[in-house]
Amino acid sequence: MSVRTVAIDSLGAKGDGIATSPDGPLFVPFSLPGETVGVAVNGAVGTLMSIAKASPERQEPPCRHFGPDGVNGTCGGCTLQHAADPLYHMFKRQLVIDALASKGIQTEVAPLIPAAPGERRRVVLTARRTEKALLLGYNQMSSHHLVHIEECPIASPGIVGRLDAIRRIALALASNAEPFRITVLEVESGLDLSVDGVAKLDNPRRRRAVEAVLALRGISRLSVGGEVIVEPIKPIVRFGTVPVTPPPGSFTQATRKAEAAMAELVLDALGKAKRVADLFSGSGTFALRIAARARVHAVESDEKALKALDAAARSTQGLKPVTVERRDLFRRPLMTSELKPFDALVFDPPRAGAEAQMAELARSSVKTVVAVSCNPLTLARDLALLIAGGYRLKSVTPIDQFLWSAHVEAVAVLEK
Ligand SMILES: C[S@@+](CC[C@H](N)C(=O)[O-])C[C@H]1O[C@@H](n2cnc3c(N)ncnc32)[C@H](O)[C@@H]1O
Repeated sequence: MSVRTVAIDSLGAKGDGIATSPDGPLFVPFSLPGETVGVAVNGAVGTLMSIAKASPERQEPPCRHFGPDGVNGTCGGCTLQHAADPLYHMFKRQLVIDALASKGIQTEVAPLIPAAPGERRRVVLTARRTEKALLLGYNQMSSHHLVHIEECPIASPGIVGRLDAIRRIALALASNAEPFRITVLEVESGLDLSVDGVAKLDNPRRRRAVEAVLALRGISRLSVGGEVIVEPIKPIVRFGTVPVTPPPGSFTQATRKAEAAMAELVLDALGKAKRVADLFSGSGTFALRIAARARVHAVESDEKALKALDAAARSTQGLKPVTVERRDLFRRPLMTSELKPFDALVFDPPRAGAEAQMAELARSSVKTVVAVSCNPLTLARDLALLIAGGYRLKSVTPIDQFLWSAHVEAVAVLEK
């Protein structure tokens, strides 16, 4: 390992500063373009040691656990708290522009819809019992070291205010020093906790966990490995006006604000469409909103998510007909002939995108297509396939849902 002084030229796709060196790019986490920094070099990565010249766009990180000097080590939950908003917003929008350009798509990209602190209603924490305490937090960047957190400025006050309660429940569940995951979702009646990776529950630990939940206020449900252990109050989230009980640990958009922004873009684009397909529908984030005005066919591989969607649609008055189909859209995309009945289609795939589905959709006559994506690279690939099939890209809007990370969502609208 050598120590060097380097000049940072740009930000990489993961939010690291990049210095050009004779040996190729050097990635320096927590540095910014225009800075001169001292780094300990190990291969292509430089560990920030000192800042000789700081960027005017450097800001004081809001969280004490952030950065190379975090009090308990660097929490890996955030990577960009040191970048002031104008630079940070430009970085996120540029991720989408660059991804599209890499597939030859030159288009106007709308301004970023920003995120703010305290908005995350869903976080995934790691817990681990030590001899002295129960640690609860996030893993250190690129490591299994767990950083115990006392605060988390990205998470909602409803989550941060109950970190102690989550610790008590985790302590009741822990049987050894192995780390386990707790997916925390803030629902209308408190927190929905879904635990994975904990050793099989014996009766004493199960009883202690139930007692801990019942003794605490504001825990709506506790599940372990998908099994509901105790549910003092049925967890409810609302997609538009439709109440839904999501399956334990299932996909839910991480902030209400980003979800509402995406849904508004989707509904605007659908206009007066009468028959809509919602692919990768989850528990109905878009389908149940669309059903207020159009018939919807929701397709998804997760059976429990589809059941939640179906139950919500059946028990809500005034919706247009909603049909559901369990299907692996990577292996069995909807064929061009099956797409015929629809005048509009929404797809919101996982990070891998929806390449197999694009081949069929590109050949279809569906008039309006809305792509919702959490990965600009696969979005660009999928859009390029649709454009090659005769679709015209009308708009692309980047949305920040994961504050101070290098993740960005986008909604793209196409027409044929
Ligand atoms: C990004 S989430 C979007 C869910 C929903 N649209 C929402 O906003 O809540 C992607 C969804 O795709 C589903 N999925 C993943 N792989 C799939 C596949 N091969 N076929 C169908 N659905 C899949 C996941 O279960 C998940 O619900």
